[in-house]
Amino acid sequence: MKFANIIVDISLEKLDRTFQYRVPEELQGILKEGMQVRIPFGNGGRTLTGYVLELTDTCEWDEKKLKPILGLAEKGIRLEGQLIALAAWMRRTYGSTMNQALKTVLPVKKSVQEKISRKVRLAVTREEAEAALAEMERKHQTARVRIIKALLEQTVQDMDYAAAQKELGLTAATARKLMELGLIRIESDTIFRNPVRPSEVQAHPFTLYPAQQAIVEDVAARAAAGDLRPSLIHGVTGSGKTEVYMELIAAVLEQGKEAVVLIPEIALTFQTVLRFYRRFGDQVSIIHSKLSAGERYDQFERARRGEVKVMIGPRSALFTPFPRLGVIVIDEEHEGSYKSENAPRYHAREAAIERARMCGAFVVLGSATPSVDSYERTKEGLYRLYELPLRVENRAMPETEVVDLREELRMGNRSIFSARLKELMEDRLRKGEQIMLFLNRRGYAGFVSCRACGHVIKCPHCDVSLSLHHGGRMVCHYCGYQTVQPKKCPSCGSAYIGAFRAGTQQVAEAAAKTFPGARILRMDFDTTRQKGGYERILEAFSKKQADILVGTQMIVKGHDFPGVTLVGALAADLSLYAGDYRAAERTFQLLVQAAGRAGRGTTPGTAVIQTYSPDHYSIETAADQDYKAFFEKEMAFRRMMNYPPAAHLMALYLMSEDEEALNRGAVRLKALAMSHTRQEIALIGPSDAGLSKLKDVYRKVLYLKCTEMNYLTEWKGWLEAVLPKEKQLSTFNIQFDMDPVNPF
Ligand SMILES: Nc1ncnc2c1ncn2[C@@H]1O[C@H](COP(=O)(O)OP(=O)(O)OP(=O)(O)O)[C@@H](O)[C@H]1O
Ligand SMILES: [Zn+2]
Ligand SMILES: [Zn+2]
Repeated sequence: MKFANIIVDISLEKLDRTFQYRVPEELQGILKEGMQVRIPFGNGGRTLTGYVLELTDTCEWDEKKLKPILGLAEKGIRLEGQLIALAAWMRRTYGSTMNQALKTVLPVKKSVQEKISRKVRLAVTREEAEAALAEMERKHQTARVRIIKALLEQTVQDMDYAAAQKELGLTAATARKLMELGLIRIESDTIFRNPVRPSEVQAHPFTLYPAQQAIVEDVAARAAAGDLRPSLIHGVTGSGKTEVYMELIAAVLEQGKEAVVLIPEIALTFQTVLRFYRRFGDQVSIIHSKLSAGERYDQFERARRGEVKVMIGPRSALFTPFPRLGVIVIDEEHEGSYKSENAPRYHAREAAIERARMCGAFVVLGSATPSVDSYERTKEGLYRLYELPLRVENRAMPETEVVDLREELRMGNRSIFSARLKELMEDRLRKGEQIMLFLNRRGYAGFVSCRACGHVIKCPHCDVSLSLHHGGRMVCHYCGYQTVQPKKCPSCGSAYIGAFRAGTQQVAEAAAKTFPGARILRMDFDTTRQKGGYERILEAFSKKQADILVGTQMIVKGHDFPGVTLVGALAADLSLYAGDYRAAERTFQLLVQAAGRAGRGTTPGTAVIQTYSPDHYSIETAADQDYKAFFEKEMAFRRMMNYPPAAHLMALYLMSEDEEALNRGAVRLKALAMSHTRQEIALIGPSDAGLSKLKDVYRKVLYLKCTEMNYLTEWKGWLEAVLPKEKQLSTFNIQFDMDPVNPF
């Protein structure tokens, strides 16, 4: 590559401002993205350092006027450069501006002084602190003495950092020294407080079972031998995956390296975090979405300075600037929340693999219901598969029953609860055991189905359900096919055909009516909007302050309620017919995870799945808890329809407040796209998005399908280059989504 685009100061807001330089002969083939270089800058003969963002053969200026890079500032790629190279990869793979990509990987430095109250706390027992105090007094370390004394005098065992600075003259150096000595901790109140005393940290709480031990040994041996292919642990719920992760992390820490653990935000509960604290003590730190930008920055700085070694958090924890990252663990790797919903719409799993590749770390994925994408990669030999098919202590898997709602209708039961579910609920209420009822989140728009025979109206071209829009229009969200809602079922002629809609509020009301006296909690978007609302509900339920918990799928993920012995999936069809190609996969995952909530304690549990489609493979295989059978059927569908992972699907999301302009633009974009599309690429759409209007912005989608990812990225690069010149298209927002996971 002859030219390099270089960014000069990454702390500036204007991250998109790059400068082009010539790559001199001696750096040809050596220079890589992310490297720090010395460059002449301006006309005053100044020399600055900058990072290489991109290498290219296209000269954007007058080639004769381009100055050459003077040389490398650093040998190899340092941490910052690594993250910058990752940003460049994300931009290339997923599409975004460089600014967006850099802001994703580099936490924005605190520009405004935020008011964060930080607390200084003793990290040892009073006795230990008193002993240390005596030693310091002997050595006349007056600054340290002042602080420890003050902490010992405090009744609440913590004090405000700012106050300590002002009143006790606490300096950063003293604070650091005291932390190094393990005497104090400095924490912001919004992060989880380490609830475990250092003396309670248990390095080896269990002996691993042979099946767990075998995985740990094989993964470690492969990593040592330089086989850095990601490992996928397919282990049923409660099979001991978390213990395997912790053992692998312990080994990495022993080598002086660090670990990142990604878990879905929703599972980032006190319970989970506590287990990591118990094992690794103060080396653990946490990132979650309620942290302010400044607090997040602080957490990252602690990691950079080596104050913490294990970072736990949702997808953004992936960008923790650990200097010697050794392992990235992704728990519940199938979760949709690992896909970003902002540009660049990266998938944390893929980005993790890329980051690991850059720094020689290994990646461990785990799930009871692996994504079809990851499982397919194990078949292709790209990932290594490990299995934990049994629960620890041979605890029983829950029993699963499927109820055919068409039968219920035939028997004249039009309530939300089937006769069987009602009977089991009565039984549990009588015994004082707990019940969870959940509704799979519905697709954005309702689908149309027959309550008599279960027939669902689908797109003849895309094999996904059509969504009902206003005016009785049924729309395919891939190809734009439209038809009118039928009055009679095309399959059986019944008039019981219509939109399928239900909400958690109705369920809670029906439960209250059917079971007077039962204590009912509801957890969904409405009841958790308030800060802490989510935790409050979960805590009340785990303290058995309610008999029935009603909610969307947020209640079935990652929580452990030993009192629950019955789980009811009220309408499996809601996710099954969400109108996108991953609907069956999401349904299978939800149902298996939900069943996994039943019977976590000593009493075995039962899960009841209510559906109009008892013969659908995703329901049948979920009821059998048979992942492999599900995978085979699902892959056959993906192959037949050329959906990922059998091919790649790139979505272009078009957004505008002007509906007319958007419609015209979409047509123009398709024409433009066709002019540059090689025959291997299929163009689909444009169509209305699943959510065709959001906050007064109209949304449309165009899809490109191709087996070669390279062709799509190349096409994306071409479009990004021509877009600014297209007057009609430059006025509205276009975003790319490679292999979309969540409906748009
Ligand atoms: N080797 C072991 N010896 C004793 N207990 C164990 C062992 N491994 C795991 N456990 C315990 O079994 C329970 C389930 O283990 P763990 O949480 O690691 O499973 P998991 O597969 O991560 O579960 P889930 O998928 O539901 O999150 C935990 O309470 C854990 O402490
Ligand atoms: Zn019918
Ligand atoms: Zn279609």
